[in-house]
Amino acid sequence: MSGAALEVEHLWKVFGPRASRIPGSPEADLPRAELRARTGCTAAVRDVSFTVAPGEVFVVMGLSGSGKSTLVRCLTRLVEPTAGAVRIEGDDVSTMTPARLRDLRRRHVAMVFQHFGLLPHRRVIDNIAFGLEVRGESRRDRLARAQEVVDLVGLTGNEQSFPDQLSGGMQQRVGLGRALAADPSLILFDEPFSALDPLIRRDMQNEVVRLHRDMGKTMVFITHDLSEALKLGDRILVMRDGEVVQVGTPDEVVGAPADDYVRDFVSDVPKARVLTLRWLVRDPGDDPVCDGSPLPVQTLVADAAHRVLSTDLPVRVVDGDRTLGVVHRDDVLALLGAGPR
Ligand SMILES: Nc1ncnc2c1ncn2[C@@H]1O[C@H](COP(=O)(O)OP(=O)(O)OP(=O)(O)O)[C@@H](O)[C@H]1O
Repeated sequence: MSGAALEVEHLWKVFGPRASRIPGSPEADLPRAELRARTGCTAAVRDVSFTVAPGEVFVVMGLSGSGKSTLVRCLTRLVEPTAGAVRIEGDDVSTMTPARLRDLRRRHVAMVFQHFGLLPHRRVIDNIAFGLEVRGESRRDRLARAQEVVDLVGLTGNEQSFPDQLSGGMQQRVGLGRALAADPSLILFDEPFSALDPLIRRDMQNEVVRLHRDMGKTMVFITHDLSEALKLGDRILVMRDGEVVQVGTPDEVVGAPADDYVRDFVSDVPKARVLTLRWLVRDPGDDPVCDGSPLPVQTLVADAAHRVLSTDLPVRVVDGDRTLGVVHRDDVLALLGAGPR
């Protein structure tokens, strides 16, 4: 397929002796523990395929050990895949020479890690400029670019500080700034905010939302935190034991979980704040319909509640000019009662 920012096809990463014999073999289908017992190998990533569109925020979510970090490291071959293909803007990463791969990591793909990976003896401005230095840009150009990014990520006034003089949240802003300085087309985030306390974490999530809105970069974001996934993701891939369990928009994952694992994950979500009227719309049948203004189908149930609950009649739901059906007050009430509000 052309036009995708990232395509991953039948990707495998198996750790252990003679790992390459596992993909495609009968053992490949064994549960992880059994595979390990029989072959000494761990299949961290098993036959994973997905496509990310330009400008999309694609979240990979799963419990600890589900293979998220290994998957994201395979994308630029920080971990060498065992089988399968990765293409970034159409370029096949699997067959790149070491020189092309270096260029890919310096110019096109940036990574933000949980442990910021900052250089402790360098000031903030030089940490942000570091990637530009590595790729040979002049001191003047890289400092000018770094200063732009300092302002963008909210570090103005801290340019001359050293990393250990900053809080965790501020250090992660430096990590974010370093990633943005190179003006990459793809940014990979590996649990970047997991070590931050909840309020700072929320600030940083908002920061990513803002940066994405302003810059429109394609992002792949790894997290084990569902609320983070729902907040940031245009789509979410749920992983378990190295495999893809579900790929969908936040409201698809919450509204139609693929199995009990996903259902468990989303059980505490305030559904009315994630699901749109699409999930409640029904055939109007012969019911009389409330004749006030109709509701657009994209409305969140929580936002539609006041209007729907203010009448005993079903309310019409539309997609543009087209009537899709009606929403009943009982369905809204049931959803408001499902999970914390
Ligand atoms: N270098 C390695 N050698 C052997 N096994 C590994 C290696 N790296 C990861 N694994 C195994 O692969 C599986 C997936 O690990 P991975 O770190 O990718 O999961 P994760 O979802 O990112 O978890 P976490 O959030 O805890 O990092 C685990 O069972 C892990 O033990």
